[in-house]
Amino acid sequence: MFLMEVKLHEFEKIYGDANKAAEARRQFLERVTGVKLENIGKTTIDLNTVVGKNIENVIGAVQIPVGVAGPLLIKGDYANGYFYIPLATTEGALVASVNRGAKIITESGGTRVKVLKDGMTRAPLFKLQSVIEAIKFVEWVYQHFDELKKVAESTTKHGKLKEVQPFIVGNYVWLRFVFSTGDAMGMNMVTIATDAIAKYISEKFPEAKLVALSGNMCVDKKANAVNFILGRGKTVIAEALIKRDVLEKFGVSPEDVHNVNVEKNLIGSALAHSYGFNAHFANIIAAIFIATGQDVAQVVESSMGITTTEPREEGLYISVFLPSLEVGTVGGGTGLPTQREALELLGVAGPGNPPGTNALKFAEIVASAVLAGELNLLLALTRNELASAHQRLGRAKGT
Ligand SMILES: CC(C)(COP(=O)([O-])OP(=O)([O-])OC[C@H]1O[C@@H](n2cnc3c(N)ncnc32)[C@H](O)[C@@H]1OP(=O)([O-])[O-])[C@@H](O)C(=O)NCCC(=O)NCCSC(=O)C[C@@](C)(O)CC(=O)[O-]
Ligand SMILES: NC(=O)C1=CN([C@@H]2O[C@H](COP(=O)(O)OP(=O)(O)OC[C@H]3O[C@@H](n4cnc5c(N)ncnc54)[C@H](OP(=O)(O)O)[C@@H]3O)[C@@H](O)[C@H]2O)C=CC1
Repeated sequence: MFLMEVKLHEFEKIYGDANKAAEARRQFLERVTGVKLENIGKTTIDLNTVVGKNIENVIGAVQIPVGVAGPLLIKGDYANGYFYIPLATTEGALVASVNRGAKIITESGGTRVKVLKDGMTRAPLFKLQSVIEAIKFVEWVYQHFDELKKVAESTTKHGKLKEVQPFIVGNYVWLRFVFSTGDAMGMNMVTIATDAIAKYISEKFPEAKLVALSGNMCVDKKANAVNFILGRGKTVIAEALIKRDVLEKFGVSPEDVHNVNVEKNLIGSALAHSYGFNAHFANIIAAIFIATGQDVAQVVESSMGITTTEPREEGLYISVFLPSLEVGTVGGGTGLPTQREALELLGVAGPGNPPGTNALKFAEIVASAVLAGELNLLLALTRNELASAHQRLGRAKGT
């Protein structure tokens, strides 16, 4: 144990500069642990821009290699054209995998993609005396929805309260508030807005006692069924029709790939009771999230989803359904220098015009990239090349 008179989190106050504070923290850690921190301190980030916004007790940054997959032809309502997808990962063969999927989709005419729903949620939990009171409370909430909306929207320019989804268990009530959040992923925005609602409720309906501003029905950062069914963030579907002759170049038919999808992704996932009937949505979601400054913990629910396939005379119909894709192009880590460049590469950095359109375009691109990765892994499994690819591209050499 090392005791200090000055607390590490007070260094910014002492040095008046976050870069100097980080250097002093590194020196302190080097002294007390004997570990040299010569790489963590090397970063393009001016730490003054992240303290008070993205991080506390900052000592530097870690770096993760970024590759690109593409061009990927996307035909969405917002994303239209050829895209190079930035993927930050340390899993060898992943970028190659998405790259081959992008090539096959592009050769087959591209992806079509639609955002079906858009809404970020926060669900505070209230306790009442009985189920009778709980029902009265929910009725009151419906009757006063316009007031609650006004209170919530007084805290934000871009956030709009769209809906409330109540759930009652015994004498407990969860109010799952759904907001549109423009180009922001929106978690901070809707938490602040929901806090204002909770304070208003405590004045106007004091019988409802707030247990927790997040009652775990939101659901943030946990695999769950409610987001799967009701949606959270963007609910997106991307689809493509892969030409039979394009697949045949790889020695497989649409029927072969379809069978693997049904037997692995559907039956295998059913047996495992997975919250995803897919092969590796999380691979692509995590790599894009890291590259573009998304909240990486939200990979949990953002990568839930289903892959469907159907062999047709012309080829293989394939789609991915992502019910809870939580993405933004402003806020969070999206303004960091390298992350912003990655968003610029996709033409979605910062606010859209009109607001919200950049985040929708980004969601379409992410879903299309997931489709590319999913198609390719199914193809690779059909050809039994998973192990050999990872042997060649993803194995530590001589360590
Ligand atoms: C690796 C490949 C694509 C090789 O596949 P290949 O057919 O031997 O490669 P190729 O040299 O014939 O090239 C074909 C195309 O692949 C791409 N490609 C090929 N090599 C590269 C490279 N170095 N860098 C970038 N792109 C590459 C590229 O698009 C190229 O076309 P070209 O541009 O040359 O006209 C293939 O074997 C493959 O996809 N294997 C599967 C790998 C994979 O999908 N890994 C993902 C991670 S798996 C995982 O983490 C999840 C899992 C599996 O556990 C989940 C589960 O349980 O299902
Ligand atoms: N607080 C919490 O409980 C949680 C927070 N987080 C963290 O929250 C952060 C993400 O929250 P988020 O609210 O997205 O981001 P930020 O809190 O970083 O800020 C987004 C803000 O940007 C402003 N803004 C400017 N232009 C636009 C535009 N075109 N569209 C939308 N907003 C715009 C909005 O201001 P205005 O509101 O005035 O319109 C909005 O509140 C991440 O860092 C994440 O890790 C994650 C989980 C939980």
